[in-house]
Amino acid sequence: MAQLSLKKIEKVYPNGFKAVHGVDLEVRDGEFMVFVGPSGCAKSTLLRMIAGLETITGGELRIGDKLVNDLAPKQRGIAMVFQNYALYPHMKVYDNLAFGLKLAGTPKAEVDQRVRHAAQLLEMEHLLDRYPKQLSGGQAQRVAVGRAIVKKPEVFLFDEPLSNLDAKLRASMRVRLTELHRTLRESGQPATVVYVTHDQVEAMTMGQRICVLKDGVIQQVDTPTALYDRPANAFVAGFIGSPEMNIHAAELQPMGSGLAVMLGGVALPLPESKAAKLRSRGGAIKFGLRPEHVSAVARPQGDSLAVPATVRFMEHMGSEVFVHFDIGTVPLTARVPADQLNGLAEKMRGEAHQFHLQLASCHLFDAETGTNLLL
Ligand SMILES: Nc1ncnc2c1ncn2[C@@H]1O[C@H](COP(=O)(O)OP(=O)(O)OP(=O)(O)O)[C@@H](O)[C@H]1O
Repeated sequence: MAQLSLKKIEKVYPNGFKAVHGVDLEVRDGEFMVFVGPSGCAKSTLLRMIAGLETITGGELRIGDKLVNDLAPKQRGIAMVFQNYALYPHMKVYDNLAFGLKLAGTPKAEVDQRVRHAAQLLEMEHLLDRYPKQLSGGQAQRVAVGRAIVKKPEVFLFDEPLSNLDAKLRASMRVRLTELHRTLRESGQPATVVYVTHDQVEAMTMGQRICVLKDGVIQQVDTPTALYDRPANAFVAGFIGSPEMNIHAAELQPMGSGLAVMLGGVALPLPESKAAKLRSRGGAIKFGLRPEHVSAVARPQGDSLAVPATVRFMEHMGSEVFVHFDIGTVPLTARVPADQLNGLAEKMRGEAHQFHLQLASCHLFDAETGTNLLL
């Protein structure tokens, strides 16, 4: 069993700075968990505490059933893959993979079997005779992953392993690592993975669950879809999704028997289902709407609200266009299929136009705490 259990984990650095504030988290046996958050949110500190590279100043860390707070890295049954690969330059790939096992006194035949198995899993049998300097960045990263696999660890820890690769290679390594996790499970060697990244695309595409961190505090732990559709607060809502959710200060006001959001001088009547959740609430809030819930044409379902808008500029992405426009004084972004703009694009720039908001998909957050008021 290789579940990870973090109970009230804290980190106070020797200079007195508290980087991690009582983190509670369970990573399930065989789960692919991603830690994501902006620079400085303490994702590396947490990972390094799990690895045993950083002392734990409060709380309890268990791997399986064992309390490991004070165990050395070697005794924790973990393997870590770093951003800079950390390969031995004077050793061929085969020996880079075999080195740790040999050091641990593993019989030669077993070393050979494990090295070849890892090389096969990562499709790098043809690289075994090369030196690290003869490898591309992606190949070197595969060797670094292979070095973790041969150890047969209970838990794999990845610290931004794809950051040094170009965008195209990163995309293919994302798929490769996700497939590897599945293959290991199917071959009876299920791997519990904790993967640190600041890249929300990596988090969303690779994680079975994602732990979003900010300032050393967990904001939400959930599946990618749940994070996207039901963000716990405005921070998660803004961090997950690209282009990011439109989030703006607004006012909630009574309108007829219901409620309206006042945004940039425009009244947006809330669908009854949403207003019902807010009861008698009024006053300052934050209003959120994902760019794909704004369109350039009315929806056939007739459930969108037309608002007057002034287009500022457009980003053409190929199959879709990000249109930046203002409602009153408030800037919004729409993510529109390119064919929806047919012929309109040039005409729209700088001109008054109408955009259509799907208010049934809007989010409302507490103005101060940022908590999602509709969950
Ligand atoms: N040795 C240290 N002493 C004091 N403070 C530290 C130390 N190492 C890190 N910190 C602080 O702890 C906080 C968390 O740092 P950490 O490196 O874990 O963040 P991160 O989310 O991994 O950021 P990045 O993505 O930039 O690597 C930051 O505010 C950082 O300045």
